Amino acid sequence: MERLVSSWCHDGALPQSYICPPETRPGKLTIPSDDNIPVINLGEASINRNNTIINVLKASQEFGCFQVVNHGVSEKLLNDTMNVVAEFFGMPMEDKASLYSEDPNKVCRLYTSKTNYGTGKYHFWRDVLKHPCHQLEACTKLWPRKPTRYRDVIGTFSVEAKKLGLTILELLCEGLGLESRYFEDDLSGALFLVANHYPPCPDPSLTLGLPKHCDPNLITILLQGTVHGLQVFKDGQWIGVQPLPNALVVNIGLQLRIVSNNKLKSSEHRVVTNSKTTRTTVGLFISSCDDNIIEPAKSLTSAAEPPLYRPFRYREFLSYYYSTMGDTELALQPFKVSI
Ligand SMILES: O=C(O)CCC(=O)C(=O)O
Ligand SMILES: [Fe+2]
Repeated sequence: MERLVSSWCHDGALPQSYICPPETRPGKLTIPSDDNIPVINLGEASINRNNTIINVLKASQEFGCFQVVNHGVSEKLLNDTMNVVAEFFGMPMEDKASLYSEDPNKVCRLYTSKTNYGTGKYHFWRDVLKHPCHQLEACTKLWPRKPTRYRDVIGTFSVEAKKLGLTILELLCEGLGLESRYFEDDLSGALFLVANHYPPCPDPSLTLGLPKHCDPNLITILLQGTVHGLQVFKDGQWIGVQPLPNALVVNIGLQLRIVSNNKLKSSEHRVVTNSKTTRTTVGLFISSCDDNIIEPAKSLTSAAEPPLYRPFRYREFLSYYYSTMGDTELALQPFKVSI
């Protein structure tokens, strides 16, 4: 529990074990968060669906990341979600102690840095609460009891964000030429909430909230709030994802890259810290069920475009992914077909 950044970060200095190696340090560079990351108005889908499909497809092919506005998740629910998560992290340590665990297999867990604090060479400036959201009735019992409206608000957010995820997947299916319900059921059957808390950091140039990675799952819907921090790596450069009012960030995960046979890209992203403001973000990770088979969709492959990956169980991929410390190509290697 005393490892949580929020429990000791007021001391003022950046411990040596949080200093990233020179090649991954963000440095002093102020990275422009410009208009590069596409912003898609999903409300237009009801007027000109084809145009929305083209925009979503293009953003997923070029960036693997985009923002959506007019997405149907209400402003009130976004605010409630952000507030209840910020309230959770703001509670006294004794109210959170029962959730803290260094066991990655604990179902609902409060931890720090990345998946496994103990084995990392150095640590990341992040505390995180993670829990499943599929089979809501059974799993809400494991979620935090406090704040008292946590279960209610996060339950609703998980349902609404999943709906949005499926809507985006449907648009992508239509754009790719896949049956529009391709990802419903088992391929999107697992849901995880990841609530990130990045306290103000004494030296943002030396450390990261999260190192460069692709999300391993199908698609991620992220509420990033009003504080800068998320950056996407594109064409050898980091691009800041501008916080926009009521927008949600969408990341294409590796599972979707694989099923699309590399027609879609997974964004490589990282999180930088800042010295002034606490940053809170809430991600809903839509994933395949663990035992499900993942493989390139048959209708997207042909003799001319053979499958680039072999079929495998999602569970097998996940455990390998976590052992590769964010190196995407290494994580995909055993699943690629050698041509
Ligand atoms: O907090 C953020 O902005 C992004 C978090 C993220 O990339 C993740 O949890 O995988
Ligand atoms: Fe991520």
